[in-house]
Amino acid sequence: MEKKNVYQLHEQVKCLLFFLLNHFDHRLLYDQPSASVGRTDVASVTPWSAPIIWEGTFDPTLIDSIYKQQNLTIATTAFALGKYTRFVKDFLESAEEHYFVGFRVHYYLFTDQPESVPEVKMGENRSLTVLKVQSLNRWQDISMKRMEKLEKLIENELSSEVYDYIFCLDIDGKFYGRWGAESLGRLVGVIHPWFYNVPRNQFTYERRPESLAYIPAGEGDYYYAGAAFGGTLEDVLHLTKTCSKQLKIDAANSIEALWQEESHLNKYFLLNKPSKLLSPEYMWRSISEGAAQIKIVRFTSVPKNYAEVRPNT
Ligand SMILES: CC(=O)N[C@H]1[C@@H](OP(=O)(O)OP(=O)(O)OC[C@H]2O[C@@H](n3ccc(=O)[nH]c3=O)[C@H](O)[C@@H]2O)O[C@H](CO)[C@H](O)[C@@H]1O
Ligand SMILES: [Mn+2]
Repeated sequence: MEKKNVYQLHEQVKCLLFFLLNHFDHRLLYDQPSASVGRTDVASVTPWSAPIIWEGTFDPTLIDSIYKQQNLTIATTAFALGKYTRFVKDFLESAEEHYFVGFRVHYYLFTDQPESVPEVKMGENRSLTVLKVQSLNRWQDISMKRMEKLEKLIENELSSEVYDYIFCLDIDGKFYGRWGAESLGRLVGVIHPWFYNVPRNQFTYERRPESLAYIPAGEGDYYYAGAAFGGTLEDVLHLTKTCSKQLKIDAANSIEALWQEESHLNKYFLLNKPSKLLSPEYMWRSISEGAAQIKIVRFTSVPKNYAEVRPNT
């Protein structure tokens, strides 16, 4: 007991010392990185040597000090059509609290009801553009159509002189913990919260060879969530352009992949390996659920009654 108190005191004094030195001196102090000790309960690197970001694999203060010098601007997109406008307030308010705090962020919100978008107080260097889109009456079409809308947005509206990175997120989500510069990379995918420790023959990839999203049994790396992806404008433009084209070819052949654009995204990431992966901390199941490997929930789905909130079943 006494030993623990001494340890806690030591940690507190160290934190205070780091804080004071970081603020009043121009040195940056942080714990010594270890080349031999790290998380042992999860993989923090892929077989193609891309990092997988979990709590405990990065130092937030160090990460911020590196990326803040780059004066970055992050575009962030979300869609809210039909009854999904109800998720906008919590999404934006919680993002203002946890998402790229201290960085320039510009949200692009696509909606069929611009008048319903609530007034949300934004921090310094943070802003919102609302874009009107046509209503659609199948949730599958809403979900899939995002790829084309994103492709056009990046191609026609977003200049890479203004934006360094973009993230494309589901609106029915809420932030509970830091989502920051540790997530930045050329091409970024998020490991789906239901499949991070499942054999790949159980992944819900598209299994019909007639679809361009087809991934045969015995292939595939991870199962990625359709609800969040990102990277540089150039890479995300290529991703959205490719997926949107494949979705159109599938539609012309009267086939809709099992999980729509998520299936095509998984095919894309199989052929174009992400340069960074985010653990399911970045797209968790729900705030009331836990798992041994999840030490922090950063962003999570908001529970919803599918039958009530979607326009069709
Ligand atoms: C965790 C995860 O990866 N979830 C995926 C999954 O279920 P989800 O249950 O997460 O799908 P969802 O119902 O949230 O739909 C995806 C997104 O489409 C938008 N939307 C949908 C319906 C609607 O009436 N209005 C509207 O605006 C909204 O931005 C929503 O966040 O499957 C979807 C369809 O394939 C997407 O791939 C999701 O990303
Ligand atoms: Mn969702």
